[in-house]
Amino acid sequence: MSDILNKILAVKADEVAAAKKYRDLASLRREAESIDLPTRGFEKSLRAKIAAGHAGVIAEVKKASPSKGVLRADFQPAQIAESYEAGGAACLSVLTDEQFFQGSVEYLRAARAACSLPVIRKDFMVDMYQVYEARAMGADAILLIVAALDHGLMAELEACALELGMDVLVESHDGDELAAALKLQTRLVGINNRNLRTFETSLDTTIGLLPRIPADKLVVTESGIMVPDDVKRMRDSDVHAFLVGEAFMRAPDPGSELRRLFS
Ligand SMILES: O=C(O)c1ccccc1NCC(=O)[C@H](O)[C@H](O)COP(=O)(O)O
Repeated sequence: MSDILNKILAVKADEVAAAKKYRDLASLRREAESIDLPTRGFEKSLRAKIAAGHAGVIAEVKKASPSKGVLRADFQPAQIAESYEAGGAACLSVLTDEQFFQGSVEYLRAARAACSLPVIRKDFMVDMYQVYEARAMGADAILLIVAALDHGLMAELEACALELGMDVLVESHDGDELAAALKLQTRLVGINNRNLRTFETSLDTTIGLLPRIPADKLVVTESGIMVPDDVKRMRDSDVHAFLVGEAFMRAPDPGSELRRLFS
């Protein structure tokens, strides 16, 4: 496991322990199960775009990252969400981690309220508590990172998310992680092109793992999609779902950049 992931996971364990002291799981669970914000169908929205001949773009709302620092100083999540919807995004990804990505639960709430797109809570899930938090804040999907979880816990978190009506995107970086990801029920399989040790991105990561992924799974290529040629290379390899952050966050109008990159 990479140093940065270790650091993030240690902070997450502390955050969850602190949150549990403030509010117990039973009360959070009741809120998550009764929230008046029905899930919007994250996988369904991606598949609908792709079936219509478009790319299925998960457009990320990300102020900063460990690898690049601040990406967007004037950060207005609601405006960004509106812009992404107008630009043709299938879904949103909103970073809720505060310490490493300068994200916030409030950013997720604001972005989701400003559009009709399904939203994934982008964070580092290590405990069931965070899955209930995700639904209670209105998330339509969660991310599970194979490098961060043993199989038993990952399957439990997935079962909890599915029971709450959310979809699950499972993320892997290499062949061993992919083998573990494919044991889950979810059909949304993310391949992260970013090496979490060196922060280098290589689209070869996605291309290299493709032959191992069964046809019923929907492959989402994540990170390092920056120029139209990157999109073309993926689409030529029959990859039609994308998770993109930096390229959009650095553009004056993120939705226009989405349209430009994927036209
Ligand atoms: O983005 C980072 O620096 C990073 C560092 C450590 C763990 C995860 C990280 N990124 C999370 C992501 O998955 C990306 O935000 C997402 O794939 C979009 O990537 P990009 O288009 O390259 O911004």
